[in-house]
This record gives sequence, C-alpha cells and structure tokens, in this order.
Amino acid sequence: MRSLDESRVEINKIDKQLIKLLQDRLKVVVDVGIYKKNNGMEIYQSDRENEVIETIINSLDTGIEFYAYRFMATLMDISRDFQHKQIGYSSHDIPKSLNKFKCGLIGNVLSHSLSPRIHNDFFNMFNIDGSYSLFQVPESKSRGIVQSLKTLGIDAANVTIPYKEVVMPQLDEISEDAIRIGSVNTIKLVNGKSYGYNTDYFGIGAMFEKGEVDIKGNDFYVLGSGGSAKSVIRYLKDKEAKNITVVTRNIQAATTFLGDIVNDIIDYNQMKNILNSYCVINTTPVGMYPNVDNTPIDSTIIKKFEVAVDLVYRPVNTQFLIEAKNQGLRTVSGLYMLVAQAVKSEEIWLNIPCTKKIIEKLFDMLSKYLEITKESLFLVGFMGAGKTTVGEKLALSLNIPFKDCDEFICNKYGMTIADIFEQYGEEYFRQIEAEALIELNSLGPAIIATGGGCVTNNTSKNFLMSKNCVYLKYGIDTLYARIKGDANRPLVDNKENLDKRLKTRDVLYQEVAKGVIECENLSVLNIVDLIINRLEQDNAYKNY
Ligand SMILES: Nc1ncnc2c1ncn2[C@@H]1O[C@H](COP(=O)(O)OP(=O)(O)O)[C@@H](O)[C@H]1O
Ligand SMILES: O=C(O)C1=C[C@@H](OP(=O)(O)O)[C@@H](O)[C@H](O)C1
Ligand SMILES: [Mg+2]
Repeated sequence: MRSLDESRVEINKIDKQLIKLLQDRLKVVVDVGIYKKNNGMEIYQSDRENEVIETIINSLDTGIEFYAYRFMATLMDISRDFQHKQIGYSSHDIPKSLNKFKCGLIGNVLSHSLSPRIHNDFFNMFNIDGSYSLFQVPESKSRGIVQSLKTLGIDAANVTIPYKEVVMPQLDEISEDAIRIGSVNTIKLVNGKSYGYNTDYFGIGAMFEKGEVDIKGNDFYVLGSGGSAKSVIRYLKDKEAKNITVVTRNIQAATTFLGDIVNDIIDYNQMKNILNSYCVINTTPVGMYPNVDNTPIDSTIIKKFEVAVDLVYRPVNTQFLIEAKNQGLRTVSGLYMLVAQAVKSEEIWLNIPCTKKIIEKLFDMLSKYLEITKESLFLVGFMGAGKTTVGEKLALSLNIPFKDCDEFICNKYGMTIADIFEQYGEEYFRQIEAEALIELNSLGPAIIATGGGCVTNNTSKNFLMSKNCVYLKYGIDTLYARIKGDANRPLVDNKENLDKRLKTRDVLYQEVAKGVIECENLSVLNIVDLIINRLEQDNAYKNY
C-alpha cells in the first residue's frame, strides 16, 4: 500500500490535472456559448445535458455512479455560470441542478438577527440557490421544533437562545463534540433524519484568535450559564485556562451541569469581591437590542479586568463594551464569532470548506452593512427628484426600513398633502412636517424620503443638518417634465416659477446635505449604487 505521503503526492497530481482539464473545458464551454448566442439558441438545453451525464454514467460500473452524477451535475452548473459571466448571455432562466436549499434560524426573538444576511451573502458568494428564514418558536411549542423542520422539508437550521439545549433530545443523532459541549446550534436534515452539531465552539475560537485573547494560564469570568456559555467554557477548558468562574443568577441549576468543569460558580453579588483578573465574557442576552442601555455588570466591576468580550453583537458596541473601553479594557465583540459559526455551519450543510478567507470576507461585508445602517439616511431634493423612488430601492438594497415623510403625514392626519395645504396652509404643513421628521428619526434607523420643501423650515433645516443627508440634484428641465400636471403636489406651478423655487432651495439642499448626487441621466439603480458607495467611503469602517 502507498504511504500517506505518497498518496498525497498522487492526489496533488490528480487535482492539478483536474483543474487543468476544468480550465480547458471552460474554454470550450465559452465557444459553445458564443455560438449559441450568435444563433439565438438557449444556453441551457436540458436534453443535451442529461444525455451527456447519462452517457458518462452508463459507461461506469464501479459503484461510483451516484458520485459521478453529482460531479457532472456540479460541473454543468459551474460551466453555465462561467458561460453566463463570460459572455453576458442570459438565458431566460438558468435552472439549477440542485433543488433550492432551504434553511433558517430557530429561536424565540429573532427580528434583529443578522444570520439571514450572512447566509444570504454566503449563498451569493457561491452562487447557491438557497434561502435562510427566521423560524420564531414560542417556548410553549419548543418540544416540536425538529419534527416541524422535518414536516416542512427544511434542509438545515441554526439554533439560538433559548433552544440550544432544548433541541438535543429531539434529534436523531448528535455529534460527539456537541455532546461534549452540551449544546447544539446547527442541525442538518437528510432523508428524514436529523443530525445536531455545535459550530459555536469553532466560532468562539475564531473570535478569541482574532481578538488576541490569551487563554492558556489566564483567569476567566463567564457571565451566564446557558447554551452559549457552555461552548465558551468548553473552549476555555480545552485551551487550558487557569481558572474559570461562572457568574449566574441560578447557582443551583448551573452547578448540576457545570460543577465538574469550572472552578467556581458565583452570583452577580459576589463579583464585588473579585480582585483583579484577566478576562470577563458576557454570554447573556443583556444589552441586546432593543434594551441597548443595559449592561450585565457595572463599571466598578468591569474595571477589575483587562479584556472584555461580549457575545451580543447587536448593537456591535454594546453598553458593556462601551463601559469597558472607557475603563481602559481591551474589548472584543461577538460579531466575528457570529460570522465564523455561520460559515462553519455552511461547511456542515454544503461541504464548502470553512476557510479564514471566507470568514474575513463575510465579516467585512457585514461590518460595512452595520456601519452604514447605524443611523437614518435622509434624502432631500426638489419635487420629482426621486426621493421616494430611490429611497424605496435603497432601503431594499440595504435591508432597512423605508419611510416617506409625506406618506407618514398623510397617515397620521388622515388627509392628503394637497388637502392639508388647502385647509391649513403651507406654514402649518411645514410645522407638522418638522415634527414628523423628528418622530420618524426616533423610530430607529431607516431610509427617510423627505418632502421637497422641508428645508425652507428652520426647525427641519437645523435638524437635517445634524443628520446624514443626501441631496438628489437635477436641473429644472428633468424635474418639470416629471412633475408637471401632478395634482398631488400642491406647489406645482409653471416652469419659470418652479425654476425660481428650485434656485432658492438648491442652496438650502446643499447646506443640509453631507453629499450631493448629480442625478441627471442616471437610472434609479445607478443612484442607489452611488449612495451606497458614498456611505461606504464615509464610514471607512472601524475595527471591531
Ligand atoms: N433616476 C430616475 N430615472 C427615471 N425616472 C425617475 C428617476 N427617479 C425618479 N423617477 C421618476 O420620477 C417621478 C418622481 O419621483 P418621486 O420618487 O415621486 O420623486 P420625489 O419623491 O422626490 O418627489 C416618478 O415617476 C419616478 O418614477
Ligand atoms: O416641494 C414641496 O414643497 C413639497 C413637496 C412634496 O413632496 P415631494 O418632494 O416628494 O414631491 C410634498 O411634501 C408637498 O407637496 C410639498
Ligand atoms: Mg416623494
């Protein structure tokens, strides 16, 4: 038999040949694509593909038919994708050889989860036809979680607070690691059977490494004793932390399942007796959105540590981490862990190796997204500039809510803008518009389309100057063409008067806006892209 080294040399040789063949194949594939394009033929011809696959498989008698089938199906997928990208030829629909991959997150409060974003970015990155949903389950129904996934034909799931332990007895099989850790955050369903894994452990390791937390020989305080705490504790133990103390509200319960692993279990009150120590890790949900002002321990205790880690990632800078930073501690956010555990789950589900490069890329994308959606963005500009139209698309693209100030006012007062103008006059409208802008801003980050005249009111103007504001700029010709004869806009007048109005307002728009987009001849999507690029540049985002 070959030695391991010899086998590896052989494998490397074969892989090299395979990749060379793939390269040759893709070249031919492009020629085929160009031919089809020039002759108006569909790129995807299922008969031909099936014939190719069948011929190959029928010539095999080695028991690898199934794998050969999968290999060929994937190869066809890759070829179509490459063809499509190289020659920009889009057949009406490019069917996938695999069914849509359906997965999601199970928990009881999920509205602010970032997991759908990470996994959807992952699917886009690998051109996978997948969907990641939120499955919110009340505690009273938690006993039927795994059965429901089977019933619905879901392929895979992540599990979060408070069900990481609850799902364990419901699973058909659990990996050794997950049993050892005592919690499951990843489920895979194959042929009606359910398998449980733990990728939190991996994520925690990746986060500690990224945050340069030294574990061996150091002392740790872990706040909380739930499913996430267990993964943290197991990791600390494996990496030879010197002392691990769990801080919990329920000492008795924690002692039964953690008593053997950790050095001590104390309650929050006892923390005041701690002398200086190395690291404190929050594994509780305290401080998570919307209760962003809460912190699991106060600064008099935080200052006894050198490093603070928070598994809460929404907001990224939790009150706990803010106070820690103020006390001079080094801080580590749980965001990296979130991404790392997600990529590790994908490895289990789809066999795509979880590399540092993929984690870093997705982490960068997520960090950018969080940075630019931290506060509301206001769109200003003249009537017809596309504030509403662009705003809707921009919000969709950033996955944050869209609010239109005119629409908000109509709903609030149960009247059209034109009626408000007619019955109460412009002055009154400007006042309620200023109040509406302030109210909209207080409802959390969103893209907010303002009304074209709001800048003429001092309250609105001063308010907008303190916010993130973008001006959609056009000349009067385009604007007039868009709005003339629109009865819903009370101030639409003849072109000369409108041009005068635009000239006075143009100065005010420039004054309030942090950025001006020259929109003439640009499509809505072009404008959306320009705004996103600008937001990204402005935020040349921070190091978490
Ligand atoms: N970039 C664009 N290219 C072409 N048409 C646009 C563009 N932006 C907006 N429009 C069109 O102009 C009209 C006015 O847009 P709207 O969003 O109502 O402007 P606003 O809210 O600023 O008054 C709409 O019919 C919209 O479809
Ligand atoms: O320019 C203006 O003075 C106005 C613009 C309108 O919004 P749009 O800019 O969306 O048309 C609306 O607020 C109102 O008719 C007044
Ligand atoms: Mg509008």
